[in-house]
Amino acid sequence: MNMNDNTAVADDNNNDDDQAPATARRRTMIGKKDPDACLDQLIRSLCIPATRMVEAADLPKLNYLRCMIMETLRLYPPMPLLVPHESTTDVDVAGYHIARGTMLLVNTFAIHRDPKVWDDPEAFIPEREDGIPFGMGRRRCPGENMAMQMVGLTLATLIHCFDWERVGEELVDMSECSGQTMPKKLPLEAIQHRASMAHLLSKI
Ligand code: HEM
Repeated sequence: MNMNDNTAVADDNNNDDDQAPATARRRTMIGKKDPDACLDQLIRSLCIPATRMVEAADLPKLNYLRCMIMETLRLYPPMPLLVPHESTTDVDVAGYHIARGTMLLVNTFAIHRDPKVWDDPEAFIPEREDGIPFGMGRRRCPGENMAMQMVGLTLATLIHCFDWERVGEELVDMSECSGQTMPKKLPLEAIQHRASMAHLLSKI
């Protein structure tokens, strides 16, 4: 699969994006649908002052950040088949007979891109409903809250402290390679330090 859509971010609050090619490159697209609007909204939503780092207490207020993470997890679920489950009894589901003791894999990757479930499923639209990247029911991931805190804090901090820029003109390659957690085939590059945050970063 090659989505050929793009990830991430950043802005320096200048409004000269339409002019310099270098600035245009900074505005790396998110997804195929209205990427600039997604970016602008994310950056605007992170109204943390440059005098301090992002803190865990900020996260409940950063709703759009959460939407961005959940939409990323919909398109790229780290556990695309969840973990194997086993039926404890004979059961009929959607016309299929499942015998007791059958190993069951839930293909969330396919569910998350099913056009019968999602409008324009390949498009990155943070405003849409969440997928099921943490599973469902009794065996749902117990680390979900911790994971959302860690990912949220890390992503918000990266956006807050650094300017992001693509290395070249090519779009970010979102192909995955084999592995249980669907790792990216090519690493994502690269960071340019935002000078205004240097005094805070040097204290860490
Ligand atoms: C973005 C991060 C994470 C994702 C996407 C994720 C996703 C999942 C998924 C899909 C499952 C299987 C659910 C099912 O089969 O129904 C699972 C299980 C589990 N996860 Fe996570 N997880 C994440 C982070 C974490 C963290 C941070 C912890 C612990 C601190 C954790 C602990 C567990 C455990 C213990 C299970 C097994 C639960 C069981 O079998 O009853 N996960 N996770």
